Amino acid sequence: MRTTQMLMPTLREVPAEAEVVSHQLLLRAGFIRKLASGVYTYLPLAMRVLQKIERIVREEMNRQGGQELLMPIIQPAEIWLESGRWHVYGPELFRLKDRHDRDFCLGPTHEEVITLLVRGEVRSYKQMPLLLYHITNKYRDERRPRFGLMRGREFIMKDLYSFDRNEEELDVSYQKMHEAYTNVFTRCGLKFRPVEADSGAIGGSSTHEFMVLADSGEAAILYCSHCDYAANIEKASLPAAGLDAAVPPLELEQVSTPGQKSAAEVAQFFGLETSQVIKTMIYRTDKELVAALVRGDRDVNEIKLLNVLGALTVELASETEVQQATGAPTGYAGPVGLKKIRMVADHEVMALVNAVAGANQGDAHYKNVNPDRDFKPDLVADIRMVQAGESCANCGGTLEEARGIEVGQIFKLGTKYSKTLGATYLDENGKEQPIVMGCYGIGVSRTMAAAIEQNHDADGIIWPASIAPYHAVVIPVSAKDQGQMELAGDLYDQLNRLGVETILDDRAERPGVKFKDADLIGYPLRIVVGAKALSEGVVEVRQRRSGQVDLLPVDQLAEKVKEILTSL
Ligand SMILES: O=C(C[C@@H]1CCCCN1)Cn1cnc2cc(Cl)c(F)cc2c1=O
Ligand SMILES: [Mg+2]
Ligand SMILES: [Mg+2]
Repeated sequence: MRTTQMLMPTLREVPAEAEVVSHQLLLRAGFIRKLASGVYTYLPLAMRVLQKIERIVREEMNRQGGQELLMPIIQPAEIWLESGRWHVYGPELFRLKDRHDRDFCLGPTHEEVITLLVRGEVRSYKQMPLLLYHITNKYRDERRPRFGLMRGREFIMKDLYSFDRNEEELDVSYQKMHEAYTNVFTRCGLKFRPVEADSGAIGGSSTHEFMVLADSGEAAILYCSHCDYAANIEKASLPAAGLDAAVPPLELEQVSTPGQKSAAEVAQFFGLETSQVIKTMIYRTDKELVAALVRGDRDVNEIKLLNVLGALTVELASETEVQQATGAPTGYAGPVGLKKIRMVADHEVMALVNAVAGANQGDAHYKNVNPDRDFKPDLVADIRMVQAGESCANCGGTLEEARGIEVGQIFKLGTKYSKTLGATYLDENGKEQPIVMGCYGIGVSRTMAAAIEQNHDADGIIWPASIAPYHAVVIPVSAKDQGQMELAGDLYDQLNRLGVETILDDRAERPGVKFKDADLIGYPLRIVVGAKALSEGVVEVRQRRSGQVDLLPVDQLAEKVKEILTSL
């Protein structure tokens, strides 16, 4: 391809609305253009990258026995009513009506569609395991689409669904996908980690997220420096410390604490560690107001709280709701005498002796609060955030924190959908059994963005060779020099003939402009054909990532370039 013929509109300036690097560079390097909020056109350079990622995904799904199909984007409401999810999802589900006024949605995922397909076609245990997948646009009406392709309202996802006879065989399918995902992200040249994750509304048992490590990642993960333990911070948990039995419980006493609100202020006021304070946070769920108790040096893990309460949504209560529930302003809420709302205490709180807590009265706290004696929570559970620096439950190593971009997630669904939708099979004894399912997603368009987040510098993108739009760009220094242009054209033809995906920058631009564009777009190799190419028969080959420059004889160029590419 020649750049004079290709639609690849690069920009000099950084578009104001782009907050993260991948969004900025995808726009500036001419990969995407916005149609609407969270809705993008992929331009030719992006298509080449997406097709490479999809090819790697297909190869790895097929290697594990996956069979590709293509399910409809538009889905009738009836199947979402049957699965009970039509009313579970709110404005995030794109809904529309057909000309007969019948309800449809644009598919955010395909559990219902695929389960109903299998319900109709699988009747015998002999037909499983079955791994079915497709790669399509998904639609989720995010309240705040942002970060370009990282959180769009229309995005490309590979979703595979596994169908097995029982949990043991689901485990086999799950492991196959775990291996397939490891291969996919390795082959895409990404640094990633599978992490234990929260299964959220989808339910089912265990689930892993595949995180591309990048400081701009929205997810916080904790990983052990010594063993392979890694978890999304939403999920990470550690065994609770035992009760400090040595200390005798003292008399409960109310103390005036004017203006002392935060756990740190209150601890300091009493000359105690923050860990000796009971932090009482009031939350509103889709069902009720609830008090969550954690130690003063911890934070509430709202995902864990949501799961423990079986709620759909959870968020901090307003000032008035706190006043209404506790009789005191925020900062003075506490468990003692709190009768109006349910109370969930973290395990660590129950291990405290002679703690300090709000007195549910302005400017007042209790000291010598002893759980069980002075208050009885409705629930005791793990509802705290684990923190970096704590010791790994697996091996005692130290937990470290990193940011990640979730590019894939695999779930064991069990019989959640097959039971609801009646997808069963006849086992060896002719007995009807529910099919056991798993579902496995990869964000294909998000993976392209994540690759940029992890591979860029001040000059632009640095594509891993395996997913680069082209392997090399040939740049004649002077478009006016007939000899250089001809030689550049020959080298371009020769490289392409030998399987090096090469683009020729034949624009009548100054070399500096071409070099800047080459670095911005991020081709792994830049081959410059200048005066020396004619006078000394050498061309300059520069590697984008390392900046290494080699002067190579023209007649060895293609072989050398192939060698360099295999080393990238
Ligand atoms: O999609 C999944 C689970 C897996 C992920 C991997 C591939 C197969 N599905 C979870 N999820 C996320 N957001 C959603 C948004 C809407 Cl509006 C919805 F109606 C449904 C869902 C929904 O079910
Ligand atoms: Mg998640
Ligand atoms: Mg997820």
